[in-house]
Amino acid sequence: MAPSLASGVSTSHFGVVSSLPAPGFEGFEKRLEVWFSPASSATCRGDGGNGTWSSGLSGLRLLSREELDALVEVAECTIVSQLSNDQFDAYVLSESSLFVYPFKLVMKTCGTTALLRAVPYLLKCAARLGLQSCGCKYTRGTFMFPAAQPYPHGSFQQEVEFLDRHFGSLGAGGRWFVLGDHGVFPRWHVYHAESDVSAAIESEQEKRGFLKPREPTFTLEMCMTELNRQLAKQFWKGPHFVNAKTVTERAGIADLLPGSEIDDFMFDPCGYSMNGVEGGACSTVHITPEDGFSYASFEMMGYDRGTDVGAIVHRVLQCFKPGRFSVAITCDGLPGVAGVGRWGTSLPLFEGYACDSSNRKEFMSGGRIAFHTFRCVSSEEVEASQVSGCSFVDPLPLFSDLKTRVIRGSKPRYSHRLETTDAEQVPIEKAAPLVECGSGWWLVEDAARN
Ligand SMILES: C[S@@+](CC[C@H](N)C(=O)[O-])C[C@H]1O[C@@H](n2cnc3c(N)ncnc32)[C@H](O)[C@@H]1O
Repeated sequence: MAPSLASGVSTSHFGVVSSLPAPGFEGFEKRLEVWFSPASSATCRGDGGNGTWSSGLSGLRLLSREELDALVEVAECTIVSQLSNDQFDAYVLSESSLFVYPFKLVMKTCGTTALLRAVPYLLKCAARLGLQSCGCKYTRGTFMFPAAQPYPHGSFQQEVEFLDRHFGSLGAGGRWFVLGDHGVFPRWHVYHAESDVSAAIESEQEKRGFLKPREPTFTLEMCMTELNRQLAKQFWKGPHFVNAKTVTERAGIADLLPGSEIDDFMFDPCGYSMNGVEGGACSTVHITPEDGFSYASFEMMGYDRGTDVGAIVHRVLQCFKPGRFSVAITCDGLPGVAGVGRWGTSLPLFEGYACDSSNRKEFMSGGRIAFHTFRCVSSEEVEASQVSGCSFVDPLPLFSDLKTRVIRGSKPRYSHRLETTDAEQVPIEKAAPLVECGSGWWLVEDAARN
């Protein structure tokens, strides 16, 4: 049964069901990822739906262009460009992007689009191909202009109810949660549903050669606001505009993942989108440069465990120098806690930024998501913080290893106890160290000792 919506969700975004004209462009994307399996199979694929056991044009890639046009039209956007390789198809949309793998579809739309309205049509088209959905993940940040969102995006509650109607019967049912402390911006809204993955059936399928051994899929999503004005100007079609490729190169976007092939698009009079394709991995950048509601997003999905995530986040920050940004890191189809490679280490120092909040959550299926928000701080704040010993490195591992338990709490009122967010009191003499970071106090406890 789906959990109650009575707690844990920012009530300020509930109850808004009307669509009002937005005072600016809503950059924050809604992102839907749906996994499919042949209708006869009960399980999701372990490789995140990339479908390597049947590469080339198969599964969802057999959807016709007419079907894809109709799909994005229901969501109220259009396809403006396409780039394909032997593993998947990447489409730039008038509002963000669409990625089609044999057994996975990722659609990301912004503005006042109605992304979730495309779900029934997507499931119908997949059924025509003999595919059924076996999992779904929906994520988005806090909208800047929530009152302008159409149904079913009027509130997170509405979105959860809509998703539950289509995916709530999968496995243990849909799970939802909101990451990010109250008061931080943005918060991260997550809905996740997946069919029961039976290890026995999967291993049988592996033995028969239907499935490759499970490989987790890593996804990094960055959302940035309050972009540096000078840098944002590059994404206007001014008198010196040549073409989108030149913008991609001059802005440093071409260097983010140098091995990828890029499909870039400049909007009129401003705005920029690109998709990057590299084997089975993809990346995407979307930019709203207008002052007052400037926004940029960066996503990479399907890169391997050796990827230096911190270095890439650093490069993205150099392109936009945002006043605030968030990082969400998701590991799907993760067997146990091992094998996250560099996706499981703490983020490195981002000079000039303080970490405001860090949260993580496990999915029922064994995957997990970590979410961090950062804020540009003045040099005085940097200095003051360094004097008091607080580092601007998030000192916490994104994902603790087996022996470590990370506990978040409020500033200890007593010298010997940390009050945790679960109203539990942890005796701090039991474990060390206790660190202050961003707005919270953290206890890193060696679970092996307890
Ligand atoms: C490129 S799209 C990118 C969406 C992405 N989620 C973001 O906000 O960065 C949005 C930008 O393109 C501009 N734009 C111009 N024409 C547009 C159109 N037909 N549809 C959507 N955006 C358009 C918007 O004003 C905005 O600056």
